[in-house]
Amino acid sequence: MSSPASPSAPIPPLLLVGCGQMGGAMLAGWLADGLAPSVVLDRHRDDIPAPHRVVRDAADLPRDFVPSLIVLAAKPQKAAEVLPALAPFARQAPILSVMAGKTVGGLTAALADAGCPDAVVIRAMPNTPSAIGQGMTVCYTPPGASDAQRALCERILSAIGDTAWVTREEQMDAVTAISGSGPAYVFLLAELMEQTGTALGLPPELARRIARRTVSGAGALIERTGVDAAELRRRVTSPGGTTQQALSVLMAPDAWPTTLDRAIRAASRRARELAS
Ligand SMILES: NC(=O)c1ccc[n+]([C@@H]2O[C@H](COP(=O)([O-])OP(=O)(O)OC[C@H]3O[C@@H](n4cnc5c(N)ncnc54)[C@H](OP(=O)(O)O)[C@@H]3O)[C@@H](O)[C@H]2O)c1
Ligand code: PRO
Repeated sequence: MSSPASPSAPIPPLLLVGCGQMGGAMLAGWLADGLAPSVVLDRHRDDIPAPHRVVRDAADLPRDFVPSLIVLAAKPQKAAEVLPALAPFARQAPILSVMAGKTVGGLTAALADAGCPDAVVIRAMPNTPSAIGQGMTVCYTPPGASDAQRALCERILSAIGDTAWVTREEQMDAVTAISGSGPAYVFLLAELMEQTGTALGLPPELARRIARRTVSGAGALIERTGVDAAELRRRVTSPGGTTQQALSVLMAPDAWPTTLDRAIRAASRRARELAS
């Protein structure tokens, strides 16, 4: 299921836990879309504009603040450290975890241990283009979450891009490996095209510009036309021409088809490992 972004009402107040690469990207998107006064927990940020508040330490979270949703965007390895401080808030609001791998069961068990046995945890896997409203976020709602809680997550996440929902939690590992990590694969492509352009004798600035513009232009074309990627590729590939030569290298069975498959499977396996 997908939805258009940006209804006009302000985004309800959030408690954002972790405002690094991903939390910061989401926050940038929410600020651009109109965010009700919210609280951010991050020890490195002091640039969040009023009326939002930043606290550096979980012990300083304002007890009088009632968020509509707690967005958990700390590293998975930091979950055990931060969850106990969130238990009082989790009695009042659902948690939306964007942590790779961490399961609903594991997070609710940790919150129960911290004194909040009724916490509702929903999972989401966003990506960094959320910073400019171009994110892709895939969510999983466990049976214990209500329709209203799911609608709240949809409202908040559709403000920063496209959304979709999976019905089985284990599907989140594949999502993480494709859309969560995926921007890095595309950025690597831009890096490598720039490097080879320079190696072939182009001025470095020109190589950088044409590599970046090619990636962004191809992304915009796929988005705006809705045409299948394979068809768009064929439209570039003149029989007997230059692209065909390049693709005969890239599409050899032991080249990109195998390499990308192995890479995505490795990322998905790592997501599973991060559960514990
Ligand atoms: N990066 C992505 O593209 C991406 C995409 C999808 C999902 N995710 C998920 O998003 C989560 C965050 O990833 P990230 O790349 O944004 O990590 P990050 O850049 O390290 O951001 C996390 C931030 O939270 C801070 N923090 C964590 N616990 C804290 C605490 N108890 N008190 C104060 N500050 C605290 C961290 O500070 P310290 O470093 O000092 O702890 C850091 O600034 C991860 O679970 C990841 O799986 C990331
Ligand atoms: N960044 C996180 C990681 O690399 C999760 C998806 C993108 O683990």
